[in-house]
Amino acid sequence: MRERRSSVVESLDPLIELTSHDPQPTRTYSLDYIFVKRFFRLVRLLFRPPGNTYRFWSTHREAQQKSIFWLYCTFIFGSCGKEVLVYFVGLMPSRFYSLLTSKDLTGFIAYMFPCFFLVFGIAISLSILNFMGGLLALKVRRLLTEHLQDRYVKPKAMYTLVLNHESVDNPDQRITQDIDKLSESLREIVSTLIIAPLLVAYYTWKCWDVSGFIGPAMIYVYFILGTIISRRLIKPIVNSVFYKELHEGNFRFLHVRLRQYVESIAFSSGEIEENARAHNSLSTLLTYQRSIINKSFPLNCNSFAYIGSILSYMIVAIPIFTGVFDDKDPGELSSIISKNSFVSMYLIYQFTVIIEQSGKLSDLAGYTARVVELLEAMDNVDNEIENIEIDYPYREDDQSETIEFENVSLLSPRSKVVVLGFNLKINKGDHIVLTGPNGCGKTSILRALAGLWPCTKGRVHVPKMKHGKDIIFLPQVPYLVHGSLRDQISYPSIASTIYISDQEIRSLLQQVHLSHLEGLIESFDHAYAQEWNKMLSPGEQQRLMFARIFYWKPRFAVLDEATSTMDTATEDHLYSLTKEFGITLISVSHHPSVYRFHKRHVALDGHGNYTIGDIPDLPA
Ligand SMILES: Nc1ncnc2c1ncn2[C@@H]1O[C@H](COP(=O)(O)OP(=O)(O)OP(=O)(O)O)[C@@H](O)[C@H]1O
Repeated sequence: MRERRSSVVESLDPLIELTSHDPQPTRTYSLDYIFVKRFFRLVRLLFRPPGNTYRFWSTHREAQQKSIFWLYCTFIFGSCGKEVLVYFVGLMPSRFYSLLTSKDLTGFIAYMFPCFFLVFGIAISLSILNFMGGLLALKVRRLLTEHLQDRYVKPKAMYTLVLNHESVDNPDQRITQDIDKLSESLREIVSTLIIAPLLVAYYTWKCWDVSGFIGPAMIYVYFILGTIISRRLIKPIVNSVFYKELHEGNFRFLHVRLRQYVESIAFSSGEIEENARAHNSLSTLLTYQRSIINKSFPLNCNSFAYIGSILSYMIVAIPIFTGVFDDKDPGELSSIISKNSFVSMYLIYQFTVIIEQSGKLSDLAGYTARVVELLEAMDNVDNEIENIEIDYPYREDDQSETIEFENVSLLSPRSKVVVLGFNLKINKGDHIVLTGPNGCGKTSILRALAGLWPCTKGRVHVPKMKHGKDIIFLPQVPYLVHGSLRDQISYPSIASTIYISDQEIRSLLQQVHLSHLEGLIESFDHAYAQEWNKMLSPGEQQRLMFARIFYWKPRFAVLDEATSTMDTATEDHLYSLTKEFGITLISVSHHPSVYRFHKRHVALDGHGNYTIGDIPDLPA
């Protein structure tokens, strides 16, 4: 047996551990050690994502696609180049003072050319850097989104995360929105925070040269004060950014649901109630947004930049008043003042820029918390799934033709007993119907059959599930993909990977009594999104799902009230046809009229008990 990866599932009842529901999060987020740890996790993902076998500095094309290393280096290199140009532009006034005070016309004209060159150079380098920053943000978004999406949309993980990890709100929002915002704040902050220390070191040295120790010392005290103040100001903003994004997700989800259930709401005239709910949700969201604006106010009204300009003249004043430049004439002196004040001003400017990043840093910290929290939840889910597979194996057997529940006990995620010591063997042709009152656990048994819910005791054996060929599940609410009619039939395979002829589609439509559908759509390959739900009534949608079964002809068809909205004639027709194709039925139904299509009847009582009986053959 493999070694356990954690002690999470140590208890006798792993299901309770697995699905414990956190209350509404009351955590606080800040610019602390956890932020640093989470941020470096993202950095590692960006420079060396899992699956990249190359060194992160490798120049191999595939390695370059999977890492931001080279793009990042080019960006930083470009930023350094721009700073060199800035330095020479900064010295221009000093040289002009000197040329003008000495009335050197030839020198003045000759100096104009490099000046124009420098200014154009800066303009071009700024637009190149802007462009590169855009590419960097794009790549950060692509790498992070692909990584999270691959970990989220995968068997069992998505189901467990969405249904059992309520503490992680809106995973969709985190993947589609928060990563994008994170990439943008990273782009804004990255060059500043990487280059600023280098510039600080260089201009400290230059400033020391001008004013001695006292100049840089004054600037450093100024910076330390600024950092302490801004850190205190940012701390509460990180939290607000996190919760604003949480409520952003809730608000968007509420609107998605309004669209999804538009007809039910309209039938029950629930618009006023729904509008009140939407207002509440918006108001909570805006409260957090307002709180960010409020808390950012002192950050924005800092006077560091202005104090900095006074400080630069104070530093230049030191050598002047101490007589260091007493031997210089006024022309030379104004040139020296200009040059030296640029050096100290630029050092102060760099510090100011670092302090000004505080606002952006609080955004970055908020988005980092949202994205990495999802990653951490996915780690937990993977860990739980792995531990459950060790303790309660769910067997998919390539050779097996049989489904078997062996002494299975099931608890719901809220620890309600669903079934105890359940034994059932389903051979080919053993058509089974599960019955019982609402909430007694019929669908839960199918969940265990699909491996979605682990059993707390016993084992489930199923034939290998290959692309819908062995078992197909049809839930009560049909799942229609955003795609063409061909896609609907071929699901879960992508239509382009298999061949279904037009003739075959027509014949399937005829079998499920949907031939008229061909007249409603442009072609079998024309993609529709939400329109499927409008074009087909619920009963027609259920019929279309049977076309999927008749195309794949699996060994077992698991029908969970999959005919609940059909007329009886169509229901009879589809059940008969399914049996004619040699498909074994495992049904859940409240319609006694369909019992006759089955051989055995499993009745659950809702208290964990069950009985199995034969269904006499009745004339069709
Ligand atoms: N995701 C979940 N979290 C917590 N409890 C759940 C979850 N899904 C189902 N349950 C609970 O498990 C129990 C069995 O539910 P199940 O869906 O299997 O009932 P059912 O017999 O199929 O009901 P119906 O006839 O109404 O479809 C119910 O009490 C339900 O509340």
